[in-house]
Amino acid sequence: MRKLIAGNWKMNGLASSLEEIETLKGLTGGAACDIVVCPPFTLIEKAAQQARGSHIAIGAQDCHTKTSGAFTSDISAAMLCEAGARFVILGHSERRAVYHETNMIVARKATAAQEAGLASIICVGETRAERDEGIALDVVRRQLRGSLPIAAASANTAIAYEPVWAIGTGLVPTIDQIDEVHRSLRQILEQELGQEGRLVRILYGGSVKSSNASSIFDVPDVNGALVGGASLKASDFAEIISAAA
Ligand SMILES: O=C[C@H](O)COP(=O)(O)O
Repeated sequence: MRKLIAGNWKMNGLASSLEEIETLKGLTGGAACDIVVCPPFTLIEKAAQQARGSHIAIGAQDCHTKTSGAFTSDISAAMLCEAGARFVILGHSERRAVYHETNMIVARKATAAQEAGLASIICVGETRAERDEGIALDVVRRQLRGSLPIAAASANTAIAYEPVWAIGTGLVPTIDQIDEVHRSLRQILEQELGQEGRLVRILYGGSVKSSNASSIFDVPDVNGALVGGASLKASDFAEIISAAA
């Protein structure tokens, strides 16, 4: 399966950061994997113009469940699409925790994204306390089941397993732990989507760096990565991409 490597810039980046996309284009031409950069909303249109005609796609970090309406400050999937986005990250733990996004809201956002023509990267992941309690698999399985859009398919949906305790901490689960969770998520995808569930890409996210990327990508059901901090600098991100390719 062709790997998907997505960079989540989170709330980082001004217009000057677009140089990183230019550099990334040069460093990753011909890479045998799909590459997505998700800058903040304010940079999507410019980033999409810059990436036009290249192998890099642009994504967003969230969208609303509705197409339009009185939702001050929110942005719809159709708006993102018009601005040039092709992907959207949904249900990131930083949003689930702070904005109380439930699985149902994530599923509705993913359905809205799908209707607008965007592919979703749906995040799931347990907290440290949930892992210590021995319920990590139950948590991520429940999140996945509840967060899938109507008519989920490999063309419009990818999943990112991001243990909350591994995000931005430098801590990474063991290879066996990643393997166990990804196999379990694959099972759920097959139960929910049948044959199509085998083709949905499952990314790993949480402190991915060039030094650990290869061993993570060697896990059979790891089909890519969702990278935060290490995606901000083109040279660091390109090393991760080259480990995947
Ligand atoms: O969306 C990306 C993840 O939250 C991972 O962030 P990180 O690579 O900085 O740990």
